[in-house]
Amino acid sequence: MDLKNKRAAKWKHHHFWVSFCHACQGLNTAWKEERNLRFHSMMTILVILIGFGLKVTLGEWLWLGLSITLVLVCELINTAIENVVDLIVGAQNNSLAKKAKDIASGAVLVASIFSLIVGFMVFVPHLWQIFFN
Ligand SMILES: Nc1ncnc2c1ncn2[C@@H]1O[C@H](COP(=O)(O)OP(=O)(O)OP(=O)(O)O)[C@@H](O)[C@H]1O
Repeated sequence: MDLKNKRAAKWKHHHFWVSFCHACQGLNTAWKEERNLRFHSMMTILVILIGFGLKVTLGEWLWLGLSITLVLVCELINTAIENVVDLIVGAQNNSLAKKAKDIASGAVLVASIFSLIVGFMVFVPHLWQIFFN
């Protein structure tokens, strides 16, 4: 949509709080519809509880926070891409639709592997201290 049409669109607005509410609505919809997002959110809570339990340092919290945020953001973008692809092709089998969805899922996988590595590097030394020192 060009800039002129965008401004003319009835649903377009320029208030920060309205945009904020729409973003929250988006999170709510993704939470209700995406099982993977709920799974990653549960993992986030688990990681935070373990972090408190092991008394990780501020620097370690930053790495954990970065990896958690990266996974959740990738999951949200993946969901948005899936919805746009479905909007365009519907139930039709399409090789480009498959490519787009699989690449978006690949982004989630890369972020998840990064977060697993970070979790391993942060938690293992703490667990080692507890069990072997
Ligand atoms: N319109 C389509 N045409 C061809 N292949 C598709 C189409 N829609 C989905 N697929 C493929 O079918 C498989 C499952 O797609 P689906 O949309 O269920 O996503 P998913 O990978 O299970 O992710 P999620 O669990 O996040 O929904 C994927 O390999 C995807 O690329």
